[in-house]
Amino acid sequence: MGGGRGRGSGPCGVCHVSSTMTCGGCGEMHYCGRDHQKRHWAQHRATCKPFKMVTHPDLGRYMVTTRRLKAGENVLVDQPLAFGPLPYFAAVCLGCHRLLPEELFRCPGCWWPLCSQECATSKLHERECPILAKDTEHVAVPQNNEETMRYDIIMVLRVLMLRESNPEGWGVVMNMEHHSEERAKETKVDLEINIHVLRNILGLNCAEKEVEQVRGAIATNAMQMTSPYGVPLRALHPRVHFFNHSCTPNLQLSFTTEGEMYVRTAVALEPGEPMYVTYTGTAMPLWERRACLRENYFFTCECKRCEDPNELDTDFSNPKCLECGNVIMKPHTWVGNIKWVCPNCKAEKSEQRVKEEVQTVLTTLDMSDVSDTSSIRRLQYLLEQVGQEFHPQHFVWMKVAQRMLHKLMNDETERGITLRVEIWKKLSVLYGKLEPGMTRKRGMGILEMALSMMKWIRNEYLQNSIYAPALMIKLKPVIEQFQEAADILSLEPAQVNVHVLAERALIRKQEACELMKEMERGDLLSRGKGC
Ligand SMILES: C[S@@+](CC[C@H](N)C(=O)[O-])C[C@H]1O[C@@H](n2cnc3c(N)ncnc32)[C@H](O)[C@@H]1O
Repeated sequence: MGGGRGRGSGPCGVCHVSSTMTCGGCGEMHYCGRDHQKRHWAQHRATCKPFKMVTHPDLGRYMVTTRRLKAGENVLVDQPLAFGPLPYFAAVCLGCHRLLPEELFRCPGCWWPLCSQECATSKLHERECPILAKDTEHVAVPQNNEETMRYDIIMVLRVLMLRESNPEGWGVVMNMEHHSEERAKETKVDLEINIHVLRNILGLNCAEKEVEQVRGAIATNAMQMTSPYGVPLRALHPRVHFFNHSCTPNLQLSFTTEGEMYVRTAVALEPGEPMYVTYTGTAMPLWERRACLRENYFFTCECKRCEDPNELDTDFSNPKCLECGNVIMKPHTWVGNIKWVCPNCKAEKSEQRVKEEVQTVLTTLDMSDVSDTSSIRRLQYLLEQVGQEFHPQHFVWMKVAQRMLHKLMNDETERGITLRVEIWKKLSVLYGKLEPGMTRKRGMGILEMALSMMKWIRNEYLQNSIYAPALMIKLKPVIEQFQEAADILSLEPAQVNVHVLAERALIRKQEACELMKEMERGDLLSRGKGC
């Protein structure tokens, strides 16, 4: 709770006397003194958040901070109103959301595929089962375990059921941005199928407009989460949907497998700063982010990354000029398409052309999976080539580098370890630019970089190929990196898988410290220990 001197004065939350002291949690509520603050806490705690909603004619409603926030501060825990399968997906259990085998168990009540009888009576499926059971001829039920659009209906149904089970939550959904008007201009086949199934087959009492609005609200506001079995799901939350988008988010979201969403700051924020999440992820090139935001969310992003022709010093989506060799072309954007212009010779490249160039490399990448050793060599060649054809932090480079790391995962040869070190060093710098601050991506990048470096140092030490003091100079930053990774990853909620990586980072740090001591002692006898 705590208290502080806020900006200006306001009426005390208890006695309404004009006061300058504010609640340390939100920085908004005023108090005349500690006594009244303590007395008010039981009432205030439910609304005490370090941010508030503001509105803007172009941006709609969005959240800004109400006080200074440190990087890594928890600002919100949001419970889902509803969650369910993605609209187009392979057979997944409606009780526990696990992927189902070819031989499907059918719910005795509604005939939808489930994993077992246990899930037929699970909390999640139990309520929707009698409604789905009205489809007595199984018209809308998935027929086998292949991908199907039939899952589209489930999330819509679960949200419509809030009308009875959670009227307050239903009110929240009805108040969400849905872009129905814009969506109405596009193909309506899926919507029409939804309406037909819900009203005519399941006999649900809902207006066409209501279904349209619910679908629009899901498409505009649902976040992707993962089931306990690793299946991607979409979830609607009552408060987190008010955060607007930036391609360089300043918030980090973490989901539990039950859909509980934890929101924390990635970087320090000043009072009044807008708070952003990312709707697209940060690893898409400019043209893909633009298209995704335009087609699904109906806006053109003007964040600092999109507005910066260098994309925050990465040239992540920029091609090189064929005429001038090494000169990077810069985007000149207008509504619809992007064209790139060479700052030197003014040559131009269309969006279509840039996409084709990129696609050529990505196709080669897809084909490089033939046999392991040869594909590593081919990937290495491709990585070098891409490094010449594109900026070293271009997204194509990132894709090839990630594939290469995947291939090298179990490669313990000297060449494999050295390559991993080189790639992780570059990749973790890139991750730090795409998602700066205390972000999971950056934390994991730092951890991987430190792990590969540690392995390399230990190898060199065991082989006696490099003078120990030189290795000690290299080991010192690795120890710091393990600590930094642990500091970042320990911010993940305990229920989230990556949280355990924080402990692993600390164990590795301990091992690195021991190796350092061993080197200091010049203790040759203990060199056999593995890391
Ligand atoms: C999940 S909602 C966010 C809350 C929304 N602003 C509201 O008023 O309910 C997503 C919608 O917000 C708007 N939006 C989000 N981020 C934006 C941004 N960076 N610039 C412009 N509009 C944005 C778009 O209309 C988008 O479809």
